[in-house]
Amino acid sequence: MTEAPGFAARYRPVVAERGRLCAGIDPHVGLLEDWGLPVTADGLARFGDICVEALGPVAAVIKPQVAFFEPFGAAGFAVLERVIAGCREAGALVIADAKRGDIGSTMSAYARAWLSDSSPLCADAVTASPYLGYESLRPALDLAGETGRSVFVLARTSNPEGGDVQLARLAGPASPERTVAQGIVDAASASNSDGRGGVGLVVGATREHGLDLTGLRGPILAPGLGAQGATAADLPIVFDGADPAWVLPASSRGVLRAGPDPIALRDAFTRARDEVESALG
Ligand SMILES: O=C(O)c1cc(=O)[nH]c(=O)n1[C@@H]1O[C@H](COP(=O)(O)O)[C@@H](O)[C@H]1O
Repeated sequence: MTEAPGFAARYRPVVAERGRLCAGIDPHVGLLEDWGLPVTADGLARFGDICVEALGPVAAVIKPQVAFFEPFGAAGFAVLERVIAGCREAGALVIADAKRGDIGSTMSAYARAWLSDSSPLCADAVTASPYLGYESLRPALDLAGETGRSVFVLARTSNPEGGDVQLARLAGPASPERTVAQGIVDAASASNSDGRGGVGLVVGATREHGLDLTGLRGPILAPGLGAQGATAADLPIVFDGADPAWVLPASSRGVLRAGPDPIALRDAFTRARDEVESALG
């Protein structure tokens, strides 16, 4: 059996062509209302269709936030399946923002749900929380590696509370000064030593993080642009020292507020993307 191309080989060309901005699809109740849509599964479906039409053909990477589909139950998941498939058919890579994390045996079921071709929810990547231990994510890391997909592991999140855990010092005499976040970065860098880029990180764009990202050789999802206050001009400062080719800023509400007109939505996305591209150089 020939090995599937690694995630890096799939990621690089589409990002080179479409630019470094991940479009978030976060159907907040307030956005459904602002778009004149009912807060029902039908409203959610219309929201999803507009996003797929406007963003699918232009964004390199699209990240539906699973949480906003879940309150609609089975009907919400049916919409999510359609959104994921529609974006992928339009040529975008899809990160399912599910932030999964559990003991390894359960993690393997999450991995099958989001990273296996046989699943109706199959995406190109999934977000994961490493706080049951980085190695608890192993089944997802392995399945992603085998199938040319990726797991984006939380390292230093964009929210103000994240530092309580992420800036704590690791136990053990070998690395008395390393933070928990740097430990995640180092584990991801070791996973990517095969050069396939199958492990990404999540590092918020909202503040300087003090992480050494130089050895990662994989994508860095950087949420926080727009609604959380980060700007394109902050990116070269926050990600000084990281390879800018791997930095993938993300914005959800900041772009989605331009809807529901698909043309206005697409324009808002391309404007934000162009700002990111010129800031990152
Ligand atoms: O994993 C994420 O995408 C994520 C990590 C993080 O540190 N901060 C963060 O905001 N996110 C997600 O990124 C999106 C941000 O949305 P906006 O603030 O509307 O741009 C939400 O779906 C968050 O769940």
